[in-house]
Amino acid sequence: MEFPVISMKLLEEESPGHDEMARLAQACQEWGCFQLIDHGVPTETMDSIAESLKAFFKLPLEEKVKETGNEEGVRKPVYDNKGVSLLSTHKMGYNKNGVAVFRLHGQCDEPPEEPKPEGWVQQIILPCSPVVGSPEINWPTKPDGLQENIENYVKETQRVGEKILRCLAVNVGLKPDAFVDAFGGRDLATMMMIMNCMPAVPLGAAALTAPRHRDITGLSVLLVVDGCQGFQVFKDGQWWSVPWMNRHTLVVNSGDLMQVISNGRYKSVVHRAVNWGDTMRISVNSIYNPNKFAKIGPVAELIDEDHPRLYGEGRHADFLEAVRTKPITCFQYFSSLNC
Ligand SMILES: O=C(O)CCC(=O)C(=O)O
Ligand SMILES: [Fe+2]
Repeated sequence: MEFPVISMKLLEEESPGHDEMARLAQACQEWGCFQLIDHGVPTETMDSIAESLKAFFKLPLEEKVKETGNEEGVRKPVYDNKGVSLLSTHKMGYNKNGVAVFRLHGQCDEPPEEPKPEGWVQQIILPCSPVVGSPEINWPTKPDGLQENIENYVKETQRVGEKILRCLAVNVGLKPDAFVDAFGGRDLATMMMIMNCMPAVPLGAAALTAPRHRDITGLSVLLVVDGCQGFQVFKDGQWWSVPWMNRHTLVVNSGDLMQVISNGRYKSVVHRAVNWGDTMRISVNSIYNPNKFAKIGPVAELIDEDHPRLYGEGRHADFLEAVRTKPITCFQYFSSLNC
C-alpha cells in the first residue's frame, strides 16, 4: 500500500484525462492524509522560513525565552500519565527548563504507544491570519527576517489550505466554498502557525516527540524542514511513515473540526512525529482553522437519511474553552451539543 501523493497542479487543471479529484477523495477516505506536490509555494519561500527557524531554534535558550516573552511558561510535565499532552495556549512553548509546553492536542488513548512518549519539543505558536502584520502578535525579533519569512509562507499555505478545502467540498457534492464558509469565511479564517523543534537523538535511538494525537483543528499543511522524516499516521493497526520525496513536499492531514463539519465524511487522522536523526528536526504546521466566533457544526447538506447528524453546533471559542478545562475530546464535545 502506498502513501498517497496528490498533485495540486492536476487538481487545478480539472481537465479530463486525469482523476486527481478521485485520487484525493480516496486518499482522504483511506488515509486522512497525503503528500502534496506541485503546490506552487515558491521554493525560496519555503527555504527562507526553514533557514529562519533553524537560526531561531539554535539561539541559546535564554534568548529564545526572551524573544518569545514566555518566561512564565507552564510548569507542568509535557505529558500526563497517559501520554496525552497537556494544554498550552501560549504562543511559545518553553518553560524555564527548556521543556516545551505542548499545545492542546486531541486526546487519544489508542493505539498503545511504544516507545513511550519522551523527549521534548520546543515550539513557536502564532495565530497568524487574518492578523498578518497585526501589532497584537508579539513577533520574535531574531533572527532578522523571521517575521517576514513566516508571513510570506503563511499567505502561501493559506492559499493551499483553501484550495484543498474547496476540492474536499466538491468531492462530497458541495459547492466549492462550503467548508471555507463553515469555518467562518475566508477573510476570517485563522492560520495557526505551529513551529516545532525536536532534539537530535543518538544513533539508533528514537525520540517520540509528538505523541499520538489527532489535531483538534481544521486542516494541517505540514512542512518538515530538510525533509527529515518522522511523520507517521496510524492506519489498519499499524504506524506508517511518510516516505521521503524531497524537501519541498508538503503533508496535509485532516483534523477533528473537518470531521465535525463534514458530518464524519472526512476522518481526523491519528498521527505522531518521531525523530531518529542526529540533527534537530524542525517542522512547520500551517493550520487552517476557524475564527473563534465561527459556529462549527455539520454542513446541512451532509445530513440526510443515510447520514444522520453526528454532531451539534457550537462556537469555536466555546469548544476551545471546553477542551481546555475538561478531559473531553472534540467529538464528545460536539456530540453532546443540542442539534
Ligand atoms: O512535526 C510533525 O511532523 C508533526 C507535528 C504535528 O503533528 C502537529 O504539529 O500537530
Ligand atoms: Fe498533529
